[in-house]
Amino acid sequence: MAAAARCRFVVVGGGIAGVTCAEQLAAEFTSEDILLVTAAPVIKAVTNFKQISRTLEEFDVEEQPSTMLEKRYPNIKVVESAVKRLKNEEHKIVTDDGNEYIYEKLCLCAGAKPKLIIEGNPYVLGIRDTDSAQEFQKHLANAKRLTVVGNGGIALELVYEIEGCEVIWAIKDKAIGNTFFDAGAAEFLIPKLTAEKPETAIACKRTKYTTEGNEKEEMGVADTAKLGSALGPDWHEGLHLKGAKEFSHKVHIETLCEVKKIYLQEGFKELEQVSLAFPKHKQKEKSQPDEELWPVYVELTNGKIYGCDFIVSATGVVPNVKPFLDGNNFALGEDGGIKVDKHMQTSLLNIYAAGDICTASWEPSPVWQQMRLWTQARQMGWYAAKCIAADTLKQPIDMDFSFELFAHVTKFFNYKVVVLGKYNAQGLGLDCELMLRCTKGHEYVKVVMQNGRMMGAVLIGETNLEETFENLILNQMDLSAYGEDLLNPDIDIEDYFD
Ligand SMILES: Cc1cc2nc3c(=O)[nH]c(=O)nc-3n(C[C@H](O)[C@H](O)[C@H](O)COP(=O)(O)OP(=O)(O)OC[C@H]3O[C@@H](n4cnc5c(N)ncnc54)[C@H](O)[C@@H]3O)c2cc1C
Ligand SMILES: NC(=O)C1=CN([C@@H]2O[C@H](COP(=O)(O)OP(=O)(O)OC[C@H]3O[C@@H](n4cnc5c(N)ncnc54)[C@H](OP(=O)(O)O)[C@@H]3O)[C@@H](O)[C@H]2O)C=CC1
Repeated sequence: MAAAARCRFVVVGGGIAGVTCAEQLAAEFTSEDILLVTAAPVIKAVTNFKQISRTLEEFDVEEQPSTMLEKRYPNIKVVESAVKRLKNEEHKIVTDDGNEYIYEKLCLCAGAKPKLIIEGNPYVLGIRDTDSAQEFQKHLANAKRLTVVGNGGIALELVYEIEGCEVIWAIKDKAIGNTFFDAGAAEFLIPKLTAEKPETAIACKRTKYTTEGNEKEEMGVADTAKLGSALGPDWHEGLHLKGAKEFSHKVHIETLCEVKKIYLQEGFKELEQVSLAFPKHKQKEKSQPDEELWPVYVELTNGKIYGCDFIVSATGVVPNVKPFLDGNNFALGEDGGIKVDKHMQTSLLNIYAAGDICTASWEPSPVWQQMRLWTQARQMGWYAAKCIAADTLKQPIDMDFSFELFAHVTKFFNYKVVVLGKYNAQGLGLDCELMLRCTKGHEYVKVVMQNGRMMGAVLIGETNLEETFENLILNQMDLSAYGEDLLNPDIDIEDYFD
């Protein structure tokens, strides 16, 4: 084995968190080499970054060969190999190709992977990176029916985008989109699921795939050993999400249930049970038995069984900590992430973490919470580099402003969606009050108030309220005197508070 190479700053992971961290370190320490060690052949770069308000930001995510990053920052060196072991006592990482690297400061940004309802079943797919998205697309192309399990971001995007395939959507909750919405917002969105999509979709950002030829020939269980970076905004724009049939949307939602059991065709035949046909929504008739034979069957906790071609488990993520744990006593969060303090430091000296892999364990601002999103991956990667620099140069550092207020802008069902602060009254107790304004098919505005102060908001549609509400949440002004005028559409709220 060759002698271990030494590098003062080592970052693990070529996703948004790792690349942002490496770029910032390269800018802070122009005469040092920054080593970026990543399992995937491509890295994620943030482009067209736009600060759209004090805390809301938008950017594109571009998948690029690592040479492009090295060209932009000549002091970044990318090693394409997975870290298989961390030897914390020796300040050393060992990669799959047998090489060892000694660091002074290490930042772990290895992301997360899908938390599947069942591991190792070839009919249960998760979506995380370009490979798994392409595998999903290949399965979909020949599918007449699929089951989507989960009620978060991926499920919301899929059920809206998929055409030409029946979708059975199984959710634990009463209403759709529980990670972002309450029942009112869900009600507002539902008509979009049954409506025909417009011929030309509203222009939106795309994830660009700069590299070619990384398609897998074989379909089957995703190769988690070659975990790529998480997909970026509008990841599905580059995919053809069409099944084997010629119709637009066909989504049936099964609420308040989970998956009890999954059977392959042979196992199901032995069971001598009846599976159900795709329900006909407009007729309130009893579910009919299904004549067709399917490759896989899903039994739900409400007793219903549906056959389908395959299942998408869009049931959240689990931080990718495994390669770093052996022999290292990291403090871990309840969600399995590596705990970091307010300076992004883990419980082990000189090791930092950022992005989906970490669990924020500082006392957060009353209107911020961690969610595994690309905005937070970028902010954490950037801030981790600043903290590493401050520690190295023995300088003080304050918590970055981006952690003052949770702010996320995205798109669901082709509506612009902005969520701010404690948008679902998370952790606020029972003494909070909700105010709503809704115009069907146009906009949905909800604010969460506590003791006369605005604590959070959900804005669906082109409301133009995000900046004003962001300021009201940040400055915690007492708004009791304004009462319901706060959402009165005849009052120009922006002028009010200028
Ligand atoms: C389908 C999908 C859609 C999404 N849409 C949105 C959205 O619209 N908006 C939003 O805000 N967020 C979205 N997210 C979430 C967002 O993409 C992630 O939160 C974010 O990209 C995480 O970045 P990261 O750098 O922490 O991790 P990742 O992007 O997962 O990067 C991890 C990196 O570490 C590397 N790695 C892993 N293990 C090792 C190892 N042992 N050694 C070396 N390298 C390793 C991987 O190859 C990868 O390069 C979406 C996620 C998915 C899956
Ligand atoms: N536009 C955006 O901002 C998007 C963001 N993303 C991000 O990508 C990541 C992955 O997305 P996704 O997989 O949708 O994760 P999410 O965390 O968004 O949602 C997971 C969903 O699955 C549910 N769930 C968890 N376990 C089970 C189970 N065993 N059976 C049934 N349901 C279950 C959760 O319910 P409960 O909450 O009750 O546990 C939740 O509704 C997330 O970090 C997400 O935020 C993804 C797509 C779009």
